[in-house]
Amino acid sequence: MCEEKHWESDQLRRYDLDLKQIPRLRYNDPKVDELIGQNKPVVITDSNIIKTAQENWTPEYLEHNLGNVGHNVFLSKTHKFKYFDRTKMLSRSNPQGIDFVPPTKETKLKIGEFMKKLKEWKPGNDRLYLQQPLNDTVGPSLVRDFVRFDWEYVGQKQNKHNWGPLTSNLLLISQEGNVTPCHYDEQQNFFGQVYGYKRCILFPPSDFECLYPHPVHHPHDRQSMVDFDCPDYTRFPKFKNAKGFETVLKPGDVLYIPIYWWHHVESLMKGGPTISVNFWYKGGPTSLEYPLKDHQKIAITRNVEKMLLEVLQDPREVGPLLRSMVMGRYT
Ligand SMILES: O=C(O)C(=O)C[C@H](CCCc1ccccc1)C(=O)O
Ligand SMILES: [Zn+2]
Repeated sequence: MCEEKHWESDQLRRYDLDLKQIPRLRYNDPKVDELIGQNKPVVITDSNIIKTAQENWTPEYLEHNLGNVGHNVFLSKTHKFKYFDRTKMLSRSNPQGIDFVPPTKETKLKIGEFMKKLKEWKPGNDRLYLQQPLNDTVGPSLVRDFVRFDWEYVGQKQNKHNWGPLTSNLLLISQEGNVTPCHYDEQQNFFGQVYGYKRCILFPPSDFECLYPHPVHHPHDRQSMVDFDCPDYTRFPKFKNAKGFETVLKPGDVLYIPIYWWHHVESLMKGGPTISVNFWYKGGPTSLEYPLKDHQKIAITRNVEKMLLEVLQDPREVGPLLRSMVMGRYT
């Protein structure tokens, strides 16, 4: 049936990418398990996974029920909130980390302060993004909604596909137009869209060579070096070959983001604040069966970079050593 659309294409940011659609399937469609089993993304529709949140969690409801504690809020001078690992900034053995300029600041705000800043926001002000793991600091009504997620459904998927344990649920309250730039996580992810509309662009792990991740020891480990708003095709020529998939999530949708899949997430421009909650699971045990899967090769390259840093100590020696090992021999 034709679904009414609550957004216009001019609310999406424009990128130089040709993107296919991520399939949208009803929760009880057997093809959902087929795709999850193949580590391929799928939008799960009409489920009860986050139904209680979809029914209750408006910005106003959260303002009254998120408790009176400070929550993690990122501030950015631009629309981009590029994640960085603080622990990779300080270490003396990491010269690259020392002159690293963090693109965002982190602060603690009570939900009322956060919502007030959102309402009073003017161009030129820092943009805001609340990112808070759901835990016992949230109020009792949120806990009640949370315990009434369809845990049977997600647990059934976790077991059937041999995922590891649930590690966390991140509550995300984003200002309209915010972007989380392209990165991958080392966890399986059920990404639930609760309120407002979010566009997700995904690339398979095999696009590793087209998305140029920062070195493993860099604070922006796991993030793409390519600025999607202004790609530098001289430094990143293969970016043109990236073959991506996209979807616009509406409230109630749950997007399966497979482990190691690249994803860029944006809250629609002029769409008001958005609310999401994700479910991060450790990856399952991977037996080394040949041919190796793409994501296993990524894991191996990460281990090589870590071992080399461990033994060389200075990250500036890792590149030259790898180059001397490969040039003229494996090229
Ligand atoms: O659920 C996911 O994996 C996403 O990327 C969702 C993303 C925010 C995630 C922020 C983040 C990125 C990297 C490390 C830790 C936290 C969004 O919705 O904007
Ligand atoms: Zn992510």
